[in-house]
Amino acid sequence: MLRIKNLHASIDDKEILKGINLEINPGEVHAIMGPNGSGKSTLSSVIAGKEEFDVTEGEILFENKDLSELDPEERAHKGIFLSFQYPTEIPGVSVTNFMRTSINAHRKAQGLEDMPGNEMLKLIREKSEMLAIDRKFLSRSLNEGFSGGEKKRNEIFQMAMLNPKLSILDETDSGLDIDALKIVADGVNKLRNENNAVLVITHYQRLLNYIVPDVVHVLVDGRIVKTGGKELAFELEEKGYDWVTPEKAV
Ligand SMILES: Nc1ncnc2c1ncn2[C@@H]1O[C@H](COP(=O)(O)OP(=O)(O)OP(=O)(O)O)[C@@H](O)[C@H]1O
Repeated sequence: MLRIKNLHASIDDKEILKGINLEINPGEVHAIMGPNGSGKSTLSSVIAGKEEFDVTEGEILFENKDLSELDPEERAHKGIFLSFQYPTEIPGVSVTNFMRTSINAHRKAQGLEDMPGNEMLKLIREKSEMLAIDRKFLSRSLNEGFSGGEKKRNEIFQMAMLNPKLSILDETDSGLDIDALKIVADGVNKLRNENNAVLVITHYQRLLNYIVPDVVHVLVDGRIVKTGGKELAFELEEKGYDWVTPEKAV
């Protein structure tokens, strides 16, 4: 589904990603862990197509198509979902209305008419029940005064409604308590299936107690220095990152 080959990316002429290779297949959950500043969020931004980063070498293929010419919106329409570490507040726009607009924008990009109101309501009801989201929450203004846990609930609700092929969840530095981590994890576990894939970016091994990844990658200084199974996350929790850092592991 996603194939990244020798990806190099820079911001203001500073190279952040220094040759990333990564392959994610349908049905898989991958986790990326790594110390502060290693490039985790940069990688998710570059996959999503954020324009502040320059891809200087390599390529990103999604379903065998090169993404380089596509802007973030076009990538979203192709089925790439990126959660936001710091989501924007939109006063006056409810969670439901925001979802309605997003879904219809995706449909329009595919040449489809707006989703009929009754179908939309049915979808909202189905997904909110699945994720135990109450009606009051759906009528609140998007992200306005949301707690960390509510932001996560909203993020997972968006993922459920949009049904992306690839979800990139950036949980770096989000200061989540255990309940918020569980919201993310329960949602991901309910939504994962053999046709979609998830890339979770995190510092915390404990998130991976709830979302069990198939593959764990360690990113250090813009490179994937180690890849393994879920046990690698436990090893990192126990030993830190020095032992996988080439110049420190002596
Ligand atoms: N907009 C930007 N302008 C300048 N430098 C940036 C920008 N975004 C990221 N960087 C730099 O890129 C490097 C990697 O940052 P990135 O946020 O990708 O790391 P991270 O692994 O996600 O870190 P953390 O775990 O602390 O969130 C850092 O040195 C950071 O300062």
